[in-house]
Amino acid sequence: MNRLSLFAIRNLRYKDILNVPYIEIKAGKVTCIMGESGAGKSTLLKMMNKMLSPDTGEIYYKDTSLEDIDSIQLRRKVIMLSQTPLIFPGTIKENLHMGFKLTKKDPVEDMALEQAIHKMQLEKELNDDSGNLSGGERQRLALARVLLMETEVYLLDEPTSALDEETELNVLDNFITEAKKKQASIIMITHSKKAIDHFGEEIIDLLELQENVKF
Ligand SMILES: Nc1ncnc2c1ncn2[C@@H]1O[C@H](COP(=O)(O)OP(=O)(O)OP(=O)(O)O)[C@@H](O)[C@H]1O
Repeated sequence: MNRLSLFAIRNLRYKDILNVPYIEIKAGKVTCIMGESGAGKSTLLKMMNKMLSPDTGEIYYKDTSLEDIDSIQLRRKVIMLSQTPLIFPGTIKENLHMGFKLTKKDPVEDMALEQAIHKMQLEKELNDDSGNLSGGERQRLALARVLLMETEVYLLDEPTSALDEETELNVLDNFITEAKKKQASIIMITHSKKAIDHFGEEIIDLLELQENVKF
């Protein structure tokens, strides 16, 4: 495996959902995973931070099999933002602090929190209640929460699906710029052709990849 390899997946099978002969994902890149609804994209992403385990086959993170990496340790380095991110009852600030609480880190100062929500184009105050946010605002709050975390990889499952196209592209642009400053890699599921065209440095079409394999 070469030095730039982040994830390597070999002969992975899971139920009748995934049969993936080989995938290599490079470090430091924005990798977009595409494929029609039900192709198994979310299932694959969940395997990359051990929310799910394959029936057979192997997944390596930087040369080490996931079987040999503790789940909690892995999830500090490989953060997942799910398709329907959890927003906790309370203020925007409390929600942003939740990321630090869960990883047992000290929270950053308010100015950094404000910058994060501003970069994600969430025009709210830190003390605003998060209970009334729209679907798109919830996505942006969740993106700001993970953006504040120190990590090596962001796994993003349709992170901007509820946003209009212009906002989607601006938010992703800002997110990717910040992630690159931290030298973090991004693996993102998206149905947006525009997002893939603009930001995809590597593209995995899950349906095409599994076209000629038997389940
Ligand atoms: N734990 C599970 N057990 C059985 N079937 C499952 C499980 N999780 C997902 N599935 C099924 O596996 C298929 C792939 O689901 P998955 O969520 O990975 O697809 P996806 O490509 O992310 O789809 P979408 O673009 O609609 O989000 C679907 O048919 C789904 O119903």
